[in-house]
Amino acid sequence: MSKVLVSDTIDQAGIDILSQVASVDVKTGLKPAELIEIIGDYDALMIRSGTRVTQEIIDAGTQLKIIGRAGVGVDNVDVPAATRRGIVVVNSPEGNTIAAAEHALAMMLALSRHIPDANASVKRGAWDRNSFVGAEVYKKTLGIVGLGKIGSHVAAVAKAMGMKLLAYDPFISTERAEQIGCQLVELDLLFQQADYITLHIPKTSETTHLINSVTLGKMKPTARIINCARGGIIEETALAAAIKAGKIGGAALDVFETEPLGESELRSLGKEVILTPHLGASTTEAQVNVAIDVAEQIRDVLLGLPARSAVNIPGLGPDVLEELKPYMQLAETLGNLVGQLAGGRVELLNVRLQGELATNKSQPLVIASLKGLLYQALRERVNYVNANIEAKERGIRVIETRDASARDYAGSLHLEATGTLGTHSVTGALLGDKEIHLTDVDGFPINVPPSKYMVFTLHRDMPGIIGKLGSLLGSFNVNIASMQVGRKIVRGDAVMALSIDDPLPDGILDEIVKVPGIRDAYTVTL
Ligand SMILES: NC(=O)c1ccc[n+]([C@@H]2O[C@H](COP(=O)([O-])OP(=O)(O)OC[C@H]3O[C@@H](n4cnc5c(N)ncnc54)[C@H](O)[C@@H]3O)[C@@H](O)[C@H]2O)c1
Ligand SMILES: O=C(O)[C@H](O)COP(=O)(O)O
Repeated sequence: MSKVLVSDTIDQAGIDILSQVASVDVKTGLKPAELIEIIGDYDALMIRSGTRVTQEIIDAGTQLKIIGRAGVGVDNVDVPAATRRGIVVVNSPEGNTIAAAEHALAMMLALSRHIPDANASVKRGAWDRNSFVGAEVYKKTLGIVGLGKIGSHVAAVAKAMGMKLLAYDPFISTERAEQIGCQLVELDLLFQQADYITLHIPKTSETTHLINSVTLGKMKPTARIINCARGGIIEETALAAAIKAGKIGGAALDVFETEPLGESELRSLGKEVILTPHLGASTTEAQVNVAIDVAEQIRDVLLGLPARSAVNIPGLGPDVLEELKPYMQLAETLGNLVGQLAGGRVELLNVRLQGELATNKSQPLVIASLKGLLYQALRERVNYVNANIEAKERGIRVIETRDASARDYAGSLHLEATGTLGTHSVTGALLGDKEIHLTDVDGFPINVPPSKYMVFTLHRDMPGIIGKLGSLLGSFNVNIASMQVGRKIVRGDAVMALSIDDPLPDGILDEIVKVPGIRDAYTVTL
């Protein structure tokens, strides 16, 4: 039975799902060295933002197949290191969107009306109504940096509260921004005009310290900043200095450069600063959502199925996956087959997506083809995650072409592999009840479902050759399950595809090519 380690607090709903397929250990608060010591026993690791999954931990996780982040941000996971090791990293892109957006809005209102400090003063026994006069958000300008899932929900609610909305997001179109009621502007203009600035961007090399002494200097002296996105987007010492000097009005922060927040000047500031301990996703609803979302993906991957929200498998989103699922196995099978026919070291794989597969959405089929191609060399070590990297490291060039006009089948896939021993090609499609069929081998039309053990011959189409091959295999006790010949012209060249019940014993291929008329023979195991 598979083993899953849960190293941060997650909702029981997730544990219940994992328990259907694995034995689950919940061990929170582990030190890095403790995690390194035990991770080698586990097939999957489930985390939130509390566990830092470093390269060292990934290297120690020799059995790891998947790291599941019950939340959005995977900046606490060394994703490139996981990718190199073929470990799938999944997250829950939407499970806590509403929770995080509502936290940002709550922070904005709490900051405007001094709610935390007013609350604390009443609880201390005071009744001070003069120190906590606030500001309304109605008709004020909110600058939203990052108009993705959370930023968009913040915009919708803020608009309903009567705020004017400016947004900066270089990856969003003006039309999309306008649909959400935002005016898309340059960052400097947003900084200059906003009364409130809320950050909803990932932490990247470009966004690190986006809010610094220079950008803070561009803001209104009354501006208030809310960061419920990621620590490190704001340079905290510069922020504290700007608030102290009255250069900006205040800040509400849920995330910090170092978490848990240690010694910090921010702690000593008054009602103009609100700090929460990374609570953006901490609602009952969001925790159930993310736990279920990620646990289901871990369960699926442990059962050998693809994950719907893998961050390190390009193009494999849930909708795309659903559509392509039946073709993924076709692509893998064809990749595996053409790699074995080509033999030797493959240098070039040409993948032609045909018919209804000739769209950009089908890109994962190229990865699946590569996975199949590399299977003979890497076995279980190759997967959708590392197939591209492994191919690059082996100097395999991949050419991807599309031919929407190929209409023999609704969608078909043609692979051609060129290697040190020559070039071979195979085509396949899904027929009937989505059954995989080989429809062409080396340019010869056939129609056979692939089987585990197969023999292919290239021969002259002439009387008696099938009988001779049958007798030869019979004399070695090889049982033929099915046989089909593909030819372009009568008595020209032809291809024979035989399904056999067991692997072809060693040395028989040499005997097969001695049969007069047979030029080449190949055996494959799929
Ligand atoms: N505090 C919490 O507990 C909590 C909870 C959930 C999410 N988050 C964080 O909130 C952030 C936003 O999450 P989301 O789900 O909305 O992500 P998202 O991917 O839907 O949106 C992010 C947006 O940022 C934009 N963007 C990227 N780089 C940018 C740049 N340099 N300048 C401006 N815009 C840029 C993208 O185009 C995208 O539209 C993430 O950092 C996430 O980790 C925090
Ligand atoms: O990226 C996220 O999903 C949030 O930062 C939530 O983090 P958490 O799961 O540790 O609350």
